[in-house]
Amino acid sequence: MASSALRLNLRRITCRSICESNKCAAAHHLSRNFTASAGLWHDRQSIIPSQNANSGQRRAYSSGLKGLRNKNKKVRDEASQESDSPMILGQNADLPIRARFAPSPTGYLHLGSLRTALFNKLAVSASNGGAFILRIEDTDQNRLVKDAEERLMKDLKWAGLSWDEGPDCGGPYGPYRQSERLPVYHEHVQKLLDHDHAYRCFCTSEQLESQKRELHEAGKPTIYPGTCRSIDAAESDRRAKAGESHVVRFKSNKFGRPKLRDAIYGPFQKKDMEEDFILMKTDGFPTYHLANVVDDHLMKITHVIRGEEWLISTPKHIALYEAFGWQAPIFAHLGLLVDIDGSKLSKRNDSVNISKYQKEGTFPMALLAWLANLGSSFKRDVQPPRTVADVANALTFKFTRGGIKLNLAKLEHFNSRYRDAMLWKPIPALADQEAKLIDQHLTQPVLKEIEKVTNGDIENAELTAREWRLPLELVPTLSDAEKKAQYVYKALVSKQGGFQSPSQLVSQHPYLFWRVPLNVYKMSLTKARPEQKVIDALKDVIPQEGLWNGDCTEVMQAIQSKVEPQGVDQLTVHNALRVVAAGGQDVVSQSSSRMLMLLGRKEWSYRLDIVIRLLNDLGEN
Ligand SMILES: Nc1ncnc2c1ncn2[C@@H]1O[C@H](COP(=O)(O)OP(=O)(O)OP(=O)(O)O)[C@@H](O)[C@H]1O
Repeated sequence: MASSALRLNLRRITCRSICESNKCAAAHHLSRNFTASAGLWHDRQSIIPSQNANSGQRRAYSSGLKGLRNKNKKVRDEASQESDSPMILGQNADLPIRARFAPSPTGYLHLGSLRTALFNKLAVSASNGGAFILRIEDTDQNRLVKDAEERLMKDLKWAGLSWDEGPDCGGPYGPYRQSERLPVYHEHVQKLLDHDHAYRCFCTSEQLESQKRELHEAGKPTIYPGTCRSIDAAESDRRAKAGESHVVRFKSNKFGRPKLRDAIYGPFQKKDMEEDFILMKTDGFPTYHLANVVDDHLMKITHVIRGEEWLISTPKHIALYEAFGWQAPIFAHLGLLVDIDGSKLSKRNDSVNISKYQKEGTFPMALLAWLANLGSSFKRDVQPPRTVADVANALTFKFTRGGIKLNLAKLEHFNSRYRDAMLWKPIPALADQEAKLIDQHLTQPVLKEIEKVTNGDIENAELTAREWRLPLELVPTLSDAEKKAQYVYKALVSKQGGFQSPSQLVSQHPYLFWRVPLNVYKMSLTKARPEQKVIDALKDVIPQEGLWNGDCTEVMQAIQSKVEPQGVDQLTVHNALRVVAAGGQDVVSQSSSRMLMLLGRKEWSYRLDIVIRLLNDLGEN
């Protein structure tokens, strides 16, 4: 039932576009029926008449609107009796969805806002065509942060969320920056004034304060009491023309207590009447409520997917849609990401800025998969997603309501799964973009770690204690940067994941990047001697160049075929090889054949010579 509801809504959208191009009368008829069956009644002909409309047209409009309101009320009452099961987004979406991410440039992108952007993108991705729109809501001029818009776009691109329409690339319904749309809002506010759905309020802040105080003292709700609601229209025009400072307020009482059916939260209605909220501020900028509704309608947004903090304001928006005679889009309010203490993640909290994850080398796709999974879930047995479309296919689109706490351990899980999936792929199959990601997020950070340790720039207690900083480093002896990068990439593949971060890889597996210091060998050999039969077998296979090809399975087979008949088991073979290559049996597990392949014949020969010499010394003492 849920998905059929969504299908109906989607059909409604298509019919709307047919109607708007006025292609056929039948389309109008269809539009009315589908709309009626899917949600609120909406009559396409009840568009607010222009200012030049004659009185007959105005009367027809007013009575049409009244009828529409009555019908809507009936449908809403019915809706509230339906079960509370939320509609499902993103499934059976056989028609285009137009969804928007609408941040305010009052700070940088954070995990919460990125997640909301992602769900908009996913809803579009899971639908057939459609568009993901970026709209900058910069109407709060006092809180603007200078480089926020630029950073928002950069961060969204870094995360892999590209948009089809936006302030930088334009689109059919631009401009996409609200500060550039002021004439549009003024025109729409004028329409509301003309139709007595709004009025100018000339109350000063001092008056508002004292009104509030009086209401409070009288034990009444402290909402705006509607002081200016009854100012005569001509008088209001005169005062505005004379330059008297004012705001424009909405006549909320004309629209009762609007109900809505949210795609995630189900039926919703506020207990109290809305106050006459502000549409236009004294500085001539619109409030969020007005700008949002006007833009969503004009930009043909089909699904408004945003944070749950806006659910409480949505009845205001429904009333505005009604006042304009417009069909409301589908609303889906997402549970908010919250901090450990339950407070909403917001721009003011630096620790959740996207730049933190960029710096830490988190893979964007892993971050997206993690965010999508917070408060929703993936279908069973899905592969680590490699694209936004993969995330959309993997997601159930069933959402938890309420605040969602960050689970950072899970991010590490997604990051390592994604990284491992990329490393398991053979090099030729790596798409360009992934190869770049590996280079940027793994190879280069590992090289940087190596450099820091080599230069003594970081105090790495473990490496220093084990004296891994000898002059015989393996990687720095490789001549050029490209060779170094290739070697590190091979080291990463040889580990096939199995590490949490570049610095952890370097500190826990130093033998991949440096030759083993003598004292490390000595300590290990004194504790436990490697099996001599394995050392002899290794000595035999080193000159056989032909075996050291490909994945070195032939080297392993040759060693095993020599020692197994002498009763040496596989574990003993591996332990002995680990001592030679890594300086100890206790190195964090590492496959011997991968170490053979990575270090190569010459390096094994070098390390084996040292071990044999030290073993001889030990034997003599
Ligand atoms: N913690 C959060 N979890 C989920 N969505 C969020 C969160 N914070 C913001 N959003 C959503 O992200 C979108 C853009 O929000 P916006 O740019 O206004 O950021 P903000 O963090 O809410 O700002 P503020 O600094 O005012 O708290 C909105 O749809 C908003 O609902």
